[in-house]
Amino acid sequence: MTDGTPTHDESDGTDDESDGPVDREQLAHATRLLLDAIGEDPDRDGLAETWERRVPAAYEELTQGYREDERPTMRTFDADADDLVVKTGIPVYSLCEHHLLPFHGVAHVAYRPDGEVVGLSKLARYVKWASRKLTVQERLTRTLAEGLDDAIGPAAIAVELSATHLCEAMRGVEAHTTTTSRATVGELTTDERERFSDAIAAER
Ligand SMILES: Nc1nc2c(ncn2[C@@H]2O[C@H](COP(=O)(O)OP(=O)(O)OP(=O)(O)O)[C@@H](O)[C@H]2O)c(=O)[nH]1
Ligand SMILES: [Zn+2]
Repeated sequence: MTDGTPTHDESDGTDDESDGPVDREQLAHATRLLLDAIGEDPDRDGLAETWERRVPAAYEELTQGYREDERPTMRTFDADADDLVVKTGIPVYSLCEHHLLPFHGVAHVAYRPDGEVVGLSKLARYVKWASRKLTVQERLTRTLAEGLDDAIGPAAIAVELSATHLCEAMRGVEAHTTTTSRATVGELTTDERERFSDAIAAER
């Protein structure tokens, strides 16, 4: 067990990565304290495995995005392509850094290749991995655009994310709404932006 020092530093508001594994023992200890604090009995039958095993394992999975060694391999290959590639409806599950509650929805990606394209499944794999951390939607959208730009090396790329935040839906204002954010690296043409928006509209 460590002294409680965070294994990653997000003080500058960026999504810096940390390769360190999660501390399962500390996660179990923290979950036990949480259960105790809300008036539960961590030692009752139904909760023993919850703090000992299930919650630490779940948090390990849900925070994979901090760990570079879990980053999917982004295989690209030459396709002599320069026409816009649009992928819509990629599932997104992330955790809001304010309340540690999920926000979830869909990501859409459009990129103009610079000759090379990426394997289709890799876009969804990358979004899944990069979303698994504590963040806010706008920063995640930018992280996805910049990370995919690095991985694919396209002429231009845009990412749009539409999500529902459980911190808004199941507590606080109790409003089940959708928030949409977009981030671009390079510049899509007006025609490409229209094609991207049309593809997103067709997906809905
Ligand atoms: N822009 C943005 N805001 C977010 C995101 N996730 C949560 N928030 C908001 O972060 C804000 C935090 O506000 P605070 O006043 O510090 O926290 P709070 O008292 O729990 O606020 P309420 O949720 O309004 O009860 C809230 O307005 C949340 O809706 C996100 O991804 N992007
Ligand atoms: Zn929140």
